[in-house]
Amino acid sequence: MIFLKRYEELRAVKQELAARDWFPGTSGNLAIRTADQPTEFLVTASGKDKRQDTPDDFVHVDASGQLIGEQTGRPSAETLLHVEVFNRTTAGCSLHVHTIDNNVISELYGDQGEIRFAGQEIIKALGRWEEDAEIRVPIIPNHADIPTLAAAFAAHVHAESGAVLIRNHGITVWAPTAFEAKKQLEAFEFLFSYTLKLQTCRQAIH
Ligand SMILES: CSC[C@@H](O)[C@@H](O)C(=O)COP(=O)(O)O
Ligand SMILES: [Zn+2]
Repeated sequence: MIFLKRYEELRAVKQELAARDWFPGTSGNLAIRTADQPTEFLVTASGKDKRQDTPDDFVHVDASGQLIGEQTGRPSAETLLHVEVFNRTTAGCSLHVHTIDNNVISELYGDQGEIRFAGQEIIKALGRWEEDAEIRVPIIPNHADIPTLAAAFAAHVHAESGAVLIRNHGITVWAPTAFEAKKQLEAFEFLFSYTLKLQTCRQAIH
């Protein structure tokens, strides 16, 4: 059954991201599409320690992020961002994590409104195989009002894969499958970490 397959896929991604320590302070939320027309998806329950594996880790919601049927959990506070991904694209999975690296990058480049990467082998993990491929990640302000944040985020959600940095908050990455979304998230975090280390090393030399 597709629902159970997707449930297990999202659970496995959650465990892998937890092993990377990418859920500090209960931050982060994950979502996976379980049905089309109408859209339904599983999303992490709000406020939980995502490093723990429990029967209440996910809730099942509709295209507007409302609980389907009789469930007791509370959907992630940032469910509306995943709603934008699933309603605007054919993506199957959407992942949001707060890491030190993605927060520092978002602050360093926040005034520019974006960060660009080129000349890195790992860009191929983002599906770009040309030698001169350039990857652009938009950086949006961290609006406290979630509908406002979701609207700013939605302006950058067009393709079946993508990523948006929220300044001093975190990153949301989406892709057709859970495998692809995790791969792309790892590639972005690699690029962020590389950029910060390179800048630190250059400053130490000069
Ligand atoms: C504790 S981090 C702040 C949260 O508001 C949020 O940014 C987050 O990523 C987790 O919220 P959640 O409601 O658990 O999905
Ligand atoms: Zn968050």
